[in-house]
Amino acid sequence: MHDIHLQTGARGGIPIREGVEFQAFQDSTQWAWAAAVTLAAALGRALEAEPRARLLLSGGRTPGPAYAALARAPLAWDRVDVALVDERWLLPDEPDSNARLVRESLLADRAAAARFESITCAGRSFEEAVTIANMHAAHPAGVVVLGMGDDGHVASLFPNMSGLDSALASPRPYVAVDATGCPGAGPWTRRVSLTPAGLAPAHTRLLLIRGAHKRELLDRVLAGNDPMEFPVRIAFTTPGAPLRILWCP
Ligand SMILES: O=C(O)[C@H](O)[C@@H](O)[C@H](O)[C@H](O)COP(=O)(O)O
Repeated sequence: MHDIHLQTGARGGIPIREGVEFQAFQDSTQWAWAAAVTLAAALGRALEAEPRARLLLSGGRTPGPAYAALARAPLAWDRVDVALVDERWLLPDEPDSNARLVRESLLADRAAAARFESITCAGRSFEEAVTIANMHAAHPAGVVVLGMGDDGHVASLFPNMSGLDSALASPRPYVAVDATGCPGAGPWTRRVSLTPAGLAPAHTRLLLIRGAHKRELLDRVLAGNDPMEFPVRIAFTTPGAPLRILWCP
């Protein structure tokens, strides 16, 4: 594997709707490296402008290889704060927690020097976890990595979730959600999620998706604007930075 050179731009995306650029890769290796180069370049620019850069990461099965590639980037990682787009109500070392995914895939190699803010921690109540996520978000994230569930969810905002409308309209960057009855949430119904208000300040928005099903779903998602139908639409309906989507089979 090669080091990431920040000067190497992973350009070549095509505009797919206003404010949205799409790029397809042949395989997951190319896809992961393109994601890593994009993120490293965005963090590098942020670190030139500010003393600290803030990176928000999604969990799930998709982004691990991209985080592992990013971990090798020659950045001033000791000036990077890494936090989560969302978290399931699990302790950070539990296998299905997003904290564990980030720790195992990103916080190794050079990126081990980054500061990681877990949403959950032993002894912290659910309410405290939401409050702490919002306190950390007082320093808004510049770089945000989003995923898309097979049902069009993003972060922990699920279609048909009770309270989705108020989460979408919340002025707070993070909210508590109860995804009971949402199949896409699996067994983890109690969660903390980023909101559109938390996404809005980012200067870099990246959506990482894989597989034929998500490619087809993406066409349906991009054909409309209502995040109540597909919450992932907040990635491009929330005013602010353009969205870059990287896909591979
Ligand atoms: O905790 C979570 O569930 C994630 O942060 C979530 O929002 C994820 O991005 C999507 O569910 C996509 O997940 P997959 O990559 O597993 O399809």
